[in-house]
Amino acid sequence: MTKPGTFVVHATDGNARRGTLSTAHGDIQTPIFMPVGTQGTVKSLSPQDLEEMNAQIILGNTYHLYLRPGDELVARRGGLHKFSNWNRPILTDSGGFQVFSLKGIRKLSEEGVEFRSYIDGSKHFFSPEKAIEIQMNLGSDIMMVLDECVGYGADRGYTEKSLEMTTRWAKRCRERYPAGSGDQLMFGIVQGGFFKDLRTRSAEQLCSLPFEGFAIGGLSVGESIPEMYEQVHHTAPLLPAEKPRYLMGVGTPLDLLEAVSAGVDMLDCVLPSRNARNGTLFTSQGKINIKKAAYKEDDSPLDPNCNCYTCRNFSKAYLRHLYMSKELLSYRLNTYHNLYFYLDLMQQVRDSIENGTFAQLKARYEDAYAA
Ligand SMILES: CNc1nc2cc3c(cc2[nH]1)N=C(N)NC3
Ligand SMILES: [Zn+2]
Repeated sequence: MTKPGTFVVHATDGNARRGTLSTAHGDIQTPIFMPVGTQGTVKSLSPQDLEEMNAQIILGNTYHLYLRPGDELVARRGGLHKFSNWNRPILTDSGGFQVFSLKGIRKLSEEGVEFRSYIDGSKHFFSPEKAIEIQMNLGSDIMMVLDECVGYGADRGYTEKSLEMTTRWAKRCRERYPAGSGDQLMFGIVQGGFFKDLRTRSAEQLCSLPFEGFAIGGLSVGESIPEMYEQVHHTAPLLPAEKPRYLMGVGTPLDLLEAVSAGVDMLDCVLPSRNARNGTLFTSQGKINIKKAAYKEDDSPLDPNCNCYTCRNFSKAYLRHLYMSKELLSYRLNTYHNLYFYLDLMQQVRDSIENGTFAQLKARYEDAYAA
Protein backbone atom coordinates (compact mmCIF):
# COMPACT_ATOMS: atom_id res chain seq x y z
CA MET A 1 0.00 0.00 0.00
CA THR A 2 1.35 3.46 -0.91
CA LYS A 3 2.35 5.53 2.16
CA PRO A 4 -0.70 7.51 3.41
CA GLY A 5 -0.34 11.16 2.48
CA THR A 6 1.39 10.50 -0.84
CA PHE A 7 -0.12 12.80 -3.49
CA VAL A 8 0.77 12.40 -7.13
CA VAL A 9 -0.36 14.82 -9.89
CA HIS A 10 -0.70 12.75 -13.10
CA ALA A 11 -1.93 15.44 -15.50
CA THR A 12 -2.91 19.10 -15.67
CA ASP A 13 -5.18 21.10 -17.98
CA GLY A 14 -4.65 24.80 -17.28
CA ASN A 15 -4.64 25.06 -13.46
CA ALA A 16 -6.86 21.98 -13.14
CA ARG A 17 -5.01 18.90 -11.76
CA ARG A 18 -5.68 15.19 -12.03
CA GLY A 19 -4.15 13.47 -9.00
CA THR A 20 -4.18 10.53 -6.59
CA LEU A 21 -4.11 10.93 -2.79
CA SER A 22 -3.18 7.79 -0.81
CA THR A 23 -4.80 7.11 2.55
CA ALA A 24 -4.85 4.19 5.01
CA HIS A 25 -8.24 3.13 3.60
CA GLY A 26 -7.33 3.38 -0.08
CA ASP A 27 -6.45 5.83 -2.81
CA ILE A 28 -8.61 8.83 -3.72
CA GLN A 29 -8.73 9.95 -7.37
CA THR A 30 -8.88 13.76 -7.61
CA PRO A 31 -10.55 16.12 -8.35
CA ILE A 32 -13.08 14.60 -5.96
CA PHE A 33 -16.46 15.50 -4.45
CA MET A 34 -17.02 14.19 -0.91
CA PRO A 35 -20.61 13.37 0.18
CA VAL A 36 -21.38 14.70 3.67
CA GLY A 37 -22.20 12.10 6.32
CA THR A 38 -22.36 14.38 9.38
CA GLN A 39 -23.44 11.78 11.97
CA GLY A 40 -21.64 8.81 10.45
CA THR A 41 -24.19 8.33 7.70
CA VAL A 42 -24.97 10.01 4.39
CA LYS A 43 -28.65 10.65 5.08
CA SER A 44 -30.96 7.97 3.59
CA LEU A 45 -28.18 6.04 1.81
CA SER A 46 -26.35 2.84 2.83
CA PRO A 47 -22.62 2.16 2.40
CA GLN A 48 -23.67 -0.23 -0.38
CA ASP A 49 -25.47 2.60 -2.25
CA LEU A 50 -22.39 4.82 -1.87
CA GLU A 51 -20.00 2.13 -3.11
CA GLU A 52 -22.33 1.43 -6.07
CA MET A 53 -22.10 5.09 -7.13
CA ASN A 54 -18.33 5.05 -6.64
CA ALA A 55 -18.17 7.45 -3.68
CA GLN A 56 -14.49 7.27 -2.77
CA ILE A 57 -14.53 9.24 0.52
CA ILE A 58 -17.22 10.66 2.80
CA LEU A 59 -17.21 13.33 5.50
CA GLY A 60 -18.02 12.90 9.18
CA ASN A 61 -18.28 15.63 11.78
CA THR A 62 -16.29 15.91 14.99
CA TYR A 63 -18.80 18.26 16.65
CA HIS A 64 -21.81 16.01 16.05
CA LEU A 65 -20.12 12.65 16.71
CA TYR A 66 -18.49 13.95 19.92
CA LEU A 67 -21.90 15.01 21.23
CA ARG A 68 -23.65 11.85 20.00
CA PRO A 69 -22.91 8.93 20.28
CA GLY A 70 -19.52 10.11 21.68
CA ASP A 71 -16.08 9.71 20.16
CA GLU A 72 -14.95 7.37 22.97
CA LEU A 73 -17.96 5.09 22.39
CA VAL A 74 -17.04 4.99 18.67
CA ALA A 75 -13.39 4.26 19.57
CA ARG A 76 -14.51 1.34 21.77
CA ARG A 77 -16.35 -0.05 18.70
CA GLY A 78 -13.17 0.06 16.63
CA GLY A 79 -13.53 3.55 15.18
CA LEU A 80 -15.91 5.20 12.72
CA HIS A 81 -15.09 2.91 9.76
CA LYS A 82 -15.98 -0.24 11.71
CA PHE A 83 -18.90 1.38 13.56
CA SER A 84 -20.58 2.60 10.34
CA ASN A 85 -19.28 -0.22 8.12
CA TRP A 86 -17.77 2.27 5.66
CA ASN A 87 -14.38 0.86 4.74
CA ARG A 88 -13.22 3.54 2.30
CA PRO A 89 -11.61 6.86 3.34
CA ILE A 90 -13.29 9.26 5.79
CA LEU A 91 -12.47 12.95 6.32
CA THR A 92 -13.69 14.54 9.54
CA ASP A 93 -14.21 18.27 9.91
CA SER A 94 -12.93 19.64 13.22
CA GLY A 95 -16.13 21.26 14.42
CA GLY A 96 -14.70 24.73 13.88
CA PHE A 97 -17.41 25.69 11.44
CA GLN A 98 -20.24 24.12 13.47
CA VAL A 99 -19.22 25.75 16.73
CA PHE A 100 -18.78 29.18 15.14
CA SER A 101 -21.91 29.01 13.02
CA LEU A 102 -23.96 27.98 16.04
CA LYS A 103 -26.37 30.59 17.28
CA GLY A 104 -26.13 31.41 20.93
CA ILE A 105 -23.53 31.27 23.58
CA ARG A 106 -19.97 30.39 22.92
CA LYS A 107 -16.84 31.73 24.60
CA LEU A 108 -13.69 32.04 22.54
CA SER A 109 -10.23 32.29 24.12
CA GLU A 110 -6.64 31.51 23.16
CA GLU A 111 -7.13 28.16 24.86
CA GLY A 112 -10.09 27.13 22.71
CA VAL A 113 -13.83 27.54 22.41
CA GLU A 114 -16.63 26.87 24.90
CA PHE A 115 -19.98 26.04 23.34
CA ARG A 116 -23.34 24.50 24.14
CA SER A 117 -24.63 21.22 22.77
CA TYR A 118 -27.39 21.59 20.16
CA ILE A 119 -28.91 18.44 21.67
CA ASP A 120 -29.38 19.32 25.34
CA GLY A 121 -27.73 22.71 25.82
CA SER A 122 -24.96 21.25 28.00
CA LYS A 123 -21.64 23.13 28.11
CA HIS A 124 -18.54 21.79 26.32
CA PHE A 125 -15.02 22.97 25.51
CA PHE A 126 -12.86 22.26 22.46
CA SER A 127 -9.17 23.08 22.60
CA PRO A 128 -7.24 22.46 19.36
CA GLU A 129 -5.76 19.38 21.05
CA LYS A 130 -9.21 18.09 22.05
CA ALA A 131 -10.50 18.49 18.48
CA ILE A 132 -7.62 16.31 17.26
CA GLU A 133 -8.04 13.75 20.08
CA ILE A 134 -11.69 13.30 19.03
CA GLN A 135 -10.64 12.69 15.42
CA MET A 136 -7.97 10.25 16.60
CA ASN A 137 -10.73 8.36 18.45
CA LEU A 138 -12.90 8.38 15.31
CA GLY A 139 -9.95 7.08 13.31
CA SER A 140 -10.64 9.28 10.27
CA ASP A 141 -8.13 9.16 7.43
CA ILE A 142 -8.00 12.95 7.13
CA MET A 143 -8.32 15.17 10.23
CA MET A 144 -9.00 18.91 10.02
CA VAL A 145 -7.41 21.39 12.41
CA LEU A 146 -9.61 23.44 14.73
CA ASP A 147 -9.96 26.88 13.19
CA GLU A 148 -11.99 29.98 13.90
CA CYS A 149 -14.46 30.61 11.10
CA VAL A 150 -15.16 34.32 10.99
CA GLY A 151 -18.59 35.17 9.62
CA TYR A 152 -19.23 37.03 6.38
CA GLY A 153 -18.81 40.76 6.98
CA ALA A 154 -16.21 40.45 9.76
CA ASP A 155 -14.02 43.58 9.74
CA ARG A 156 -10.33 43.56 8.81
CA GLY A 157 -9.08 44.00 12.34
CA TYR A 158 -11.06 41.06 13.69
CA THR A 159 -10.22 38.89 10.66
CA GLU A 160 -6.51 39.62 11.10
CA LYS A 161 -6.44 38.74 14.81
CA SER A 162 -8.51 35.63 14.09
CA LEU A 163 -6.23 34.25 11.39
CA GLU A 164 -3.20 34.68 13.67
CA MET A 165 -4.95 32.62 16.36
CA THR A 166 -6.04 30.03 13.78
CA THR A 167 -2.36 29.63 12.83
CA ARG A 168 -1.35 29.19 16.50
CA TRP A 169 -4.16 26.62 16.89
CA ALA A 170 -3.01 24.82 13.71
CA LYS A 171 0.51 24.50 15.20
CA ARG A 172 -0.99 23.02 18.40
CA CYS A 173 -3.04 20.55 16.35
CA ARG A 174 0.04 19.41 14.44
CA GLU A 175 2.05 19.08 17.70
CA ARG A 176 -0.75 16.92 19.17
CA TYR A 177 -0.41 14.49 16.24
CA PRO A 178 2.98 15.06 14.54
CA ALA A 179 3.44 14.31 10.84
CA GLY A 180 4.32 10.65 10.31
CA SER A 181 3.27 9.52 13.80
CA GLY A 182 0.43 7.43 12.38
CA ASP A 183 -1.72 6.67 9.33
CA GLN A 184 -4.05 9.63 9.85
CA LEU A 185 -3.40 12.73 7.74
CA MET A 186 -3.94 16.30 8.90
CA PHE A 187 -4.92 19.32 6.77
CA GLY A 188 -4.40 22.96 7.72
CA ILE A 189 -7.19 25.45 6.99
CA VAL A 190 -6.47 28.86 5.43
CA GLN A 191 -8.62 31.73 6.68
CA GLY A 192 -8.35 35.50 6.12
CA GLY A 193 -11.96 36.33 5.22
CA PHE A 194 -12.38 38.40 2.06
CA PHE A 195 -9.09 40.32 2.36
CA LYS A 196 -6.61 39.04 -0.22
CA ASP A 197 -3.53 40.16 1.70
CA LEU A 198 -4.82 38.38 4.80
CA ARG A 199 -5.52 35.23 2.79
CA THR A 200 -1.92 35.43 1.54
CA ARG A 201 -0.61 35.85 5.10
CA SER A 202 -2.69 32.93 6.39
CA ALA A 203 -1.50 30.71 3.53
CA GLU A 204 2.16 31.65 4.09
CA GLN A 205 1.95 30.93 7.82
CA LEU A 206 0.13 27.60 7.42
CA CYS A 207 2.06 26.29 4.42
CA SER A 208 5.29 26.51 6.43
CA LEU A 209 3.85 23.75 8.69
CA PRO A 210 4.10 20.03 7.77
CA PHE A 211 0.45 19.32 6.86
CA GLU A 212 -0.35 16.63 4.26
CA GLY A 213 -2.89 18.94 2.63
CA PHE A 214 -4.40 22.41 2.87
CA ALA A 215 -8.01 23.60 2.92
CA ILE A 216 -9.51 26.95 2.01
CA GLY A 217 -11.91 27.79 4.83
CA GLY A 218 -14.18 30.68 5.63
CA LEU A 219 -15.93 30.72 2.28
CA SER A 220 -19.48 29.79 1.33
CA VAL A 221 -20.57 31.73 4.42
CA GLY A 222 -23.12 34.00 2.76
CA GLU A 223 -20.93 35.93 0.29
CA SER A 224 -21.88 36.36 -3.38
CA ILE A 225 -20.65 33.84 -5.93
CA PRO A 226 -18.24 36.34 -7.58
CA GLU A 227 -16.74 37.17 -4.15
CA MET A 228 -16.28 33.46 -3.42
CA TYR A 229 -14.69 32.81 -6.83
CA GLU A 230 -12.35 35.79 -6.39
CA GLN A 231 -11.01 34.39 -3.10
CA VAL A 232 -10.71 30.84 -4.48
CA HIS A 233 -8.74 32.01 -7.54
CA HIS A 234 -6.53 34.13 -5.29
CA THR A 235 -5.89 31.52 -2.61
CA ALA A 236 -5.66 28.13 -4.40
CA PRO A 237 -2.44 28.95 -6.29
CA LEU A 238 -0.82 30.08 -3.00
CA LEU A 239 -1.10 26.52 -1.63
CA PRO A 240 1.72 24.04 -2.34
CA ALA A 241 1.26 22.48 -5.80
CA GLU A 242 2.52 19.13 -4.52
CA LYS A 243 -0.17 18.85 -1.82
CA PRO A 244 -3.96 18.39 -2.16
CA ARG A 245 -6.08 21.56 -1.99
CA TYR A 246 -9.52 21.25 -0.37
CA LEU A 247 -12.27 23.89 -0.68
CA MET A 248 -14.69 23.44 2.25
CA GLY A 249 -18.45 23.65 1.96
CA VAL A 250 -18.69 24.27 -1.79
CA GLY A 251 -20.97 24.06 -3.79
CA THR A 252 -23.19 23.93 -6.87
CA PRO A 253 -22.11 22.00 -10.00
CA LEU A 254 -20.78 25.25 -11.51
CA ASP A 255 -18.91 26.04 -8.26
CA LEU A 256 -17.18 22.66 -8.44
CA LEU A 257 -16.05 23.32 -12.01
CA GLU A 258 -14.88 26.85 -11.20
CA ALA A 259 -12.91 25.63 -8.15
CA VAL A 260 -11.23 22.85 -10.17
CA SER A 261 -10.28 25.44 -12.83
CA ALA A 262 -8.55 27.40 -10.02
CA GLY A 263 -6.51 24.33 -8.96
CA VAL A 264 -8.72 22.87 -6.20
CA ASP A 265 -8.60 19.07 -5.81
CA MET A 266 -11.25 18.24 -3.14
CA LEU A 267 -14.68 19.65 -2.30
CA ASP A 268 -17.58 18.84 0.03
CA CYS A 269 -21.07 20.27 0.29
CA VAL A 270 -24.44 19.36 1.80
CA LEU A 271 -26.21 20.84 -1.26
CA PRO A 272 -26.87 17.64 -3.27
CA SER A 273 -28.13 15.68 -0.26
CA ARG A 274 -29.99 18.60 1.35
CA ASN A 275 -31.58 19.74 -1.94
CA ALA A 276 -32.68 16.16 -2.64
CA ARG A 277 -34.79 16.33 0.51
CA ASN A 278 -36.55 19.47 -0.68
CA GLY A 279 -37.11 18.14 -4.19
CA THR A 280 -34.44 20.15 -6.03
CA LEU A 281 -32.68 17.77 -8.40
CA PHE A 282 -29.58 18.34 -10.53
CA THR A 283 -29.67 17.02 -14.09
CA SER A 284 -27.50 17.24 -17.21
CA GLN A 285 -29.99 19.85 -18.54
CA GLY A 286 -29.99 21.97 -15.37
CA LYS A 287 -31.86 21.99 -12.05
CA ILE A 288 -35.48 20.84 -11.77
CA ASN A 289 -37.91 20.80 -8.87
CA ILE A 290 -39.81 17.55 -8.80
CA LYS A 291 -42.85 19.01 -7.02
CA LYS A 292 -43.83 21.03 -10.12
CA ALA A 293 -47.34 20.14 -11.39
CA ALA A 294 -45.88 19.75 -14.88
CA TYR A 295 -44.37 16.39 -13.79
CA LYS A 296 -47.68 14.95 -12.50
CA GLU A 297 -48.07 12.65 -15.49
CA ASP A 298 -44.57 12.81 -16.89
CA ASP A 299 -43.45 9.21 -17.52
CA SER A 300 -39.92 10.20 -18.57
CA PRO A 301 -36.89 9.57 -16.33
CA LEU A 302 -35.49 12.37 -14.19
CA ASP A 303 -32.47 12.65 -16.47
CA PRO A 304 -32.28 10.66 -19.72
CA ASN A 305 -28.49 11.02 -19.65
CA CYS A 306 -28.15 9.63 -16.11
CA ASN A 307 -27.43 5.96 -15.54
CA CYS A 308 -28.31 5.89 -11.83
CA TYR A 309 -30.76 3.49 -10.14
CA THR A 310 -33.36 6.26 -9.77
CA CYS A 311 -33.23 7.33 -13.44
CA ARG A 312 -33.20 3.76 -14.71
CA ASN A 313 -36.23 2.63 -12.72
CA PHE A 314 -38.64 5.47 -11.91
CA SER A 315 -40.54 8.22 -13.74
CA LYS A 316 -40.77 11.90 -12.78
CA ALA A 317 -44.48 11.28 -12.10
CA TYR A 318 -43.67 8.63 -9.50
CA LEU A 319 -40.86 10.69 -7.93
CA ARG A 320 -43.27 13.65 -7.71
CA HIS A 321 -45.91 11.42 -6.05
CA LEU A 322 -43.38 10.21 -3.47
CA TYR A 323 -42.29 13.77 -2.71
CA MET A 324 -45.86 15.13 -2.41
CA SER A 325 -46.76 12.18 -0.15
CA LYS A 326 -43.67 12.79 2.02
CA GLU A 327 -42.70 9.16 1.53
CA LEU A 328 -39.30 8.13 2.91
CA LEU A 329 -38.41 6.59 -0.46
CA SER A 330 -38.47 10.13 -1.91
CA TYR A 331 -35.43 11.06 0.23
CA ARG A 332 -33.61 7.94 -0.79
CA LEU A 333 -34.23 8.07 -4.56
CA ASN A 334 -33.66 11.84 -4.80
CA THR A 335 -30.46 11.69 -2.73
CA TYR A 336 -29.21 8.69 -4.70
CA HIS A 337 -29.62 10.61 -7.96
CA ASN A 338 -28.17 13.94 -6.76
CA LEU A 339 -25.04 12.36 -5.31
CA TYR A 340 -24.65 10.10 -8.33
CA PHE A 341 -24.90 13.24 -10.51
CA TYR A 342 -22.17 15.05 -8.50
CA LEU A 343 -19.89 12.01 -8.48
CA ASP A 344 -20.44 11.37 -12.18
CA LEU A 345 -19.71 15.05 -12.93
CA MET A 346 -16.37 14.71 -11.10
CA GLN A 347 -15.59 11.51 -13.06
CA GLN A 348 -16.16 13.52 -16.27
CA VAL A 349 -13.89 16.24 -14.81
CA ARG A 350 -11.10 13.73 -14.11
CA ASP A 351 -11.40 12.27 -17.63
CA SER A 352 -11.46 15.74 -19.23
CA ILE A 353 -8.26 16.83 -17.46
CA GLU A 354 -6.56 13.64 -18.69
CA ASN A 355 -7.55 14.38 -22.28
CA GLY A 356 -7.18 18.17 -22.20
CA THR A 357 -10.88 18.96 -22.69
CA PHE A 358 -11.73 20.40 -19.24
CA ALA A 359 -12.56 23.87 -20.62
CA GLN A 360 -15.13 22.39 -23.03
CA LEU A 361 -16.76 20.34 -20.27
CA LYS A 362 -16.97 23.43 -18.04
CA ALA A 363 -18.53 25.48 -20.88
CA ARG A 364 -21.13 22.76 -21.54
CA TYR A 365 -22.34 22.79 -17.94
CA GLU A 366 -22.26 26.59 -17.80
CA ASP A 367 -24.71 26.61 -20.72
CA ALA A 368 -26.96 23.98 -19.13
CA TYR A 369 -26.88 25.78 -15.75
CA ALA A 370 -26.93 29.38 -17.00
CA ALA A 371 -28.94 31.29 -14.37
C1 LIG B 1 -21.35 25.50 3.86
N1 LIG B 1 -20.20 26.34 3.86
C2 LIG B 1 -19.08 26.02 4.59
N2 LIG B 1 -18.04 26.84 4.70
C3 LIG B 1 -17.16 26.23 5.52
C4 LIG B 1 -15.94 26.67 6.03
C5 LIG B 1 -15.25 25.86 6.91
C6 LIG B 1 -15.76 24.61 7.30
C7 LIG B 1 -16.99 24.17 6.79
C8 LIG B 1 -17.67 24.98 5.90
N3 LIG B 1 -18.91 24.86 5.29
N4 LIG B 1 -15.09 23.88 8.25
C9 LIG B 1 -14.04 24.36 8.92
N5 LIG B 1 -13.43 23.66 9.91
N6 LIG B 1 -13.54 25.59 8.61
C10 LIG B 1 -13.96 26.31 7.47
ZN1 LIG C 1 -30.02 9.74 -11.99
